[in-house]
Amino acid sequence: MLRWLTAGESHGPSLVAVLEGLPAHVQVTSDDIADSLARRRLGYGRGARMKFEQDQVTITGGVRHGETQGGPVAIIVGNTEWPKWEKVMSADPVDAEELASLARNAPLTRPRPGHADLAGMQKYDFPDARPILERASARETAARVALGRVASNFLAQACGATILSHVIELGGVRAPDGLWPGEGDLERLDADPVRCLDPATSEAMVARIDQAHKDGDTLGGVVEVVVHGLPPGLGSHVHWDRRLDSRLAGALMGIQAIKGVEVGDGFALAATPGSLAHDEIVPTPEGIRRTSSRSGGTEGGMTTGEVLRVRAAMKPIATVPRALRTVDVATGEEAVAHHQRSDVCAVPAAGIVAEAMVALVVAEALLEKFGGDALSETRRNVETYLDALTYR
Ligand SMILES: Cc1cc2nc3c(=O)[nH]c(=O)nc-3n(C[C@H](O)[C@H](O)[C@H](O)COP(=O)(O)O)c2cc1C
Ligand SMILES: C=C(O[C@@H]1CC(C(=O)O)=C[C@@H](OP(=O)(O)O)[C@H]1O)C(=O)O
Repeated sequence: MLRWLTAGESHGPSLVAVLEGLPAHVQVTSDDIADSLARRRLGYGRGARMKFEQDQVTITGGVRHGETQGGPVAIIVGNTEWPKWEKVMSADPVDAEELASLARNAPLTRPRPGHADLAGMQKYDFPDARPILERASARETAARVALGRVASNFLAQACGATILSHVIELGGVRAPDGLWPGEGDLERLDADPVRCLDPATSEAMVARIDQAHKDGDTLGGVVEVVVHGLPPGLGSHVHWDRRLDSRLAGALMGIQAIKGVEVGDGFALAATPGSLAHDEIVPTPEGIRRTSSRSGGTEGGMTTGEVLRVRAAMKPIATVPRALRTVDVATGEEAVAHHQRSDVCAVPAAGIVAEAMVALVVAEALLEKFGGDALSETRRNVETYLDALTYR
């Protein structure tokens, strides 16, 4: 069983992430994790914080000399914002007078529509949105990306799988259908300001972000995660909670601001006749293959061995500069929502977070099927299974 957990607030000292259940001998370094965190910072349209904050990675458990040891992997990602928030976010009590003198600590009583502020204040009984937004913030996704990198190293080393995301829609600008990245497209995508494969669409997306910025508005979009090199048979048809597609959907919906998930061609398949909606099975000199990839590489909740493709739709950022109407909960009067700074659009970053969630879910499914306390054991089990596969 693979388990993972994150803790920490947006302006706290650090985020903490733990991954338990990986075999020993998976190669991973702080530089690998820092590299993935740097990819999460890319993307046109993000706010001021992305420019000045550094992600400081420390592996504090489970890895020795660049290899997992079989115990929980623990990672700390420092928040460089912390010194400014040391008092406001202190774990230990702070003198009340000193706190009251800090402008940063003024209660946030004008909850933002679309963020977790109001529902969280009601549920957890706080008169201030600060304790809610600190944990709801997508700053937490840095911790998931750190864990996702460990999981994707495991996948690459256990079965040669590679994971890549790209942006297929942003602010209503859509890339041409049927384009998805190959294993060699990582650098090209990371170099694109919005991680879009089609240069003309990328330009139009950037222009759309510039327009939204001028208008004091924010944007959402759709990302697609593609996994190459998975064996058939991860997940299972036998029970709803063992279906890989269901588990991927839950993990992707667990990312802040994700409001829809598609597997393969998803919603478009609902409008397509059956004769054109499925991936026909044909014999080839290389074995049994599909003529298309509409299903997204799963059938019956199991991987088919073809490219796995899942999509996540992100709503526009809730902290809209041209602030939305709300109620000041301190007075009960009409007001406009609080706004200091925010991203105009974080869709490319959401793609990197989606890669991490997919890596964790697929790594969990791979371990369920193949087990292994040492990486070599997992690898051996994968190879034996593939060699013995009846219908190849
Ligand atoms: C990478 C990323 C960056 C985000 N940046 C912001 C932001 O700057 N401002 C904001 O209001 N929401 C931002 N969000 C979205 C909020 O975190 C999210 O809307 C909020 O936690 C409420 O959750 P919900 O939208 O799932 O209901 C971001 C989300 C992601 C994935
Ligand atoms: C810090 C990150 O994203 C943050 C996510 C976020 C939100 O409300 O989700 C709001 C913004 O934070 P702040 O209000 O401090 O500017 C983003 O910068 C990050 O991704 O590392």
